[in-house]
Amino acid sequence: MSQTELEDVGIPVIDISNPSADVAQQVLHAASTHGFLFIKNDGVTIPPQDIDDMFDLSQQFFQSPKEQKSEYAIHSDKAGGKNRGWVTMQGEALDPDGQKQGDPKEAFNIAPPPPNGSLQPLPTPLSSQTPLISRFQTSCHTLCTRILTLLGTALAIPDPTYFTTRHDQSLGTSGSIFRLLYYPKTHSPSPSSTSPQNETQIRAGAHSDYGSLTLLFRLPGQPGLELLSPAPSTSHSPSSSSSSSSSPTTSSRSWTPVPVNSSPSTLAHPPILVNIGDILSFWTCGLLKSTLHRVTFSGGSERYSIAYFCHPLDDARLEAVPGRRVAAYGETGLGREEMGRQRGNVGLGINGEGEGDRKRDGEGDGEAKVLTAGEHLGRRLKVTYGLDD
Ligand SMILES: O=C(O)CCC(=O)C(=O)O
Ligand SMILES: [Fe+2]
Repeated sequence: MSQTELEDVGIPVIDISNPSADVAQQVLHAASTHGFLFIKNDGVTIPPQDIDDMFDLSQQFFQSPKEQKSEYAIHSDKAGGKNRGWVTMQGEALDPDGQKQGDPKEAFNIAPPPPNGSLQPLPTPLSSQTPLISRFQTSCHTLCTRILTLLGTALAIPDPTYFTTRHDQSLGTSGSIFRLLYYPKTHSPSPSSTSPQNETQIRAGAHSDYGSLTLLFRLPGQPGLELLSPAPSTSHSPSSSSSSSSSPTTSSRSWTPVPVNSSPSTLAHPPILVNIGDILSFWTCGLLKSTLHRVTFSGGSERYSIAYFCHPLDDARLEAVPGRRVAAYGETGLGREEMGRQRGNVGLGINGEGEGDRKRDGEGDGEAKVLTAGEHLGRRLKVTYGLDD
């Protein structure tokens, strides 16, 4: 099937301005089927003007001289330490098993503003816009907190603050990260390209996100995001081997584009795309889906996106959340398989894949042990960036 023939998967756009029990169930349904949902932009929580301004700022930053950006290289002291700063082209591989080279993209990672503190050191022009950047991050976190509350309600977790206290940034440090992404126009998938014609050109390798929730902002006219549609019945599709997660082998799973604005005629502003990350999948024994996704060339012109990766506090334990919904799911065949993998510290909810996840998680043959969110993130970053111990 060619790119243009692919239908979109019908990810729902949910209006959460009235957070009723029904809305909570809608969010849970999308999170436990697609692992992706759109939230209608209410125009207030994350003002569309701020989104436009962030994209303008991001463009200015990525067009600035390479020497200026590289002074704030990822993990460097100047950039404020681990997982902060500028990622150069091919500096990160989201699918190390499936890609020969790193992703052809640049990124800049910014940690949350510390309570009563200032942002990490930033290069120009980012340094001149710290109020916008801080406000944007805080707004993203507010939206994540609302979605987490709805999920907690729908999952019937006895403590209604179970998720939100574990994401309360005033109580400790977390791996949450705000990320500007730039995919330059490098080469297009033309017949003259060195790659075989039928090989999909990848801008961000197939991966699931590491945290609890991701908010993603994209621009109209810049497609490329695709998700791997879930397996219908068994959790062991397409493969439980260590082969690349980027090549689905069964007709039941296919790469499907995720539109930027699924209803342009009725929605003035693109809705905000939300996807479930590994940690929420882990916490719910796989009931919530941390769906594999990737970015392909789709035309090859330059592309910008902005992501807010929401993570729990570093010391949050990744064990099944209390409540009848998750307990009931844990009793099903799929839930038991997922729990079995988790007890072996294997896959973190990457829709049924086994060995590959273990590699991505930076863990060989782990012992039964409850990981914390901080430990889990450390393992994933090690693999993604090819870091030493
Ligand atoms: O750029 C995009 O649209 C998605 C990027 C992504 O999935 C990620 O960075 O985790
Ligand atoms: Fe992602």
